[in-house]
Amino acid sequence: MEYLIELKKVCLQFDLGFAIENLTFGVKEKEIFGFLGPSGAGKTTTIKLLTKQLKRKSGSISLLGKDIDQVTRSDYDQIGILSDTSNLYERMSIQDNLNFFAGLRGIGRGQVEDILQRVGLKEQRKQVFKKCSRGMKQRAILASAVLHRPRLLFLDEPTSGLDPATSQEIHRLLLQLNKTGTTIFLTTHNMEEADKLCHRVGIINQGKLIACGAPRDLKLEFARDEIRVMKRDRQYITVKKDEAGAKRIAELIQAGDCVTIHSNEPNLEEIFLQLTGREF
Ligand SMILES: Nc1ncnc2c1ncn2[C@@H]1O[C@H](COP(=O)(O)OP(=O)(O)OP(=O)(O)O)[C@@H](O)[C@H]1O
Repeated sequence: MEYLIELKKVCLQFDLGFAIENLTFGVKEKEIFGFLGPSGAGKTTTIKLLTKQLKRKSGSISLLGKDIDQVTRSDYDQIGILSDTSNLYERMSIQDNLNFFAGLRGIGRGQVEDILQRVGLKEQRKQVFKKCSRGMKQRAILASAVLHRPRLLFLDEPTSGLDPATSQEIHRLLLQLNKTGTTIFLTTHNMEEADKLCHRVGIINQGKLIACGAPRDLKLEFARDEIRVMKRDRQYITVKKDEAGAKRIAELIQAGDCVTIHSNEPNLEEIFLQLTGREF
């Protein structure tokens, strides 16, 4: 199967006017796919379409190689979802919460032990969820989402509001999960996160996909026709990638006045701004 998720010309319209228009893209098995866009672009709506919390008006969606309308409850056992609302019980400990969800899914206690170890909560497993720090809560929620070792994991803003160290910890866990075969679809505002984690990204704005590809390919596609040179006095000059630019660089090298040379590629945030003129 080439795609684990595939959308073709998917449309949806809310009463108040927002619309998803002709959304077409695919997510390959074992990749980390980042779905990026500003607030209100349609990221959560897309996750809801993919997890059957909303129904499209037209177009087709396939999930795990099946038309989404044919996907059954047992197919959903292959899927994990981490959203902005946690389903963990505030007054129960992390371990009791995980044991409870393991029981519902018929998963053995051994797997709970394993996941507590993997998310780094073994020592704190007896802590009541309500009293956990934000980072601990997020790790516990992630643990509950992957307890059943899903083949496909949906994450809506997995590091939103977390400090850099905890975000890095979550990134490490996601990379580890992906390494062991989990396909990950995540939404984020954070371009650096996407660049670091994702094999490919899709950028959505006002309900429309405006770019899709590997971060490196997008950067090359939107690369400026420029080279940046640092001179001995630590000042930068920018030259075009043309004959005149090459001549200028050669002169600087000959004069011993060229310290560094870099092609001037945009980062993902700059690409987004170039495409839409909007801030994240
Ligand atoms: N059930 C609904 N009924 C009507 N409008 C909705 C509904 N759900 C979402 N919207 C609107 O659809 C648009 C897209 O919302 P969505 O939550 O998908 O954005 P998002 O990209 O996830 O934003 P954020 O990054 O802020 O979470 C917004 O304008 C939102 O107000």
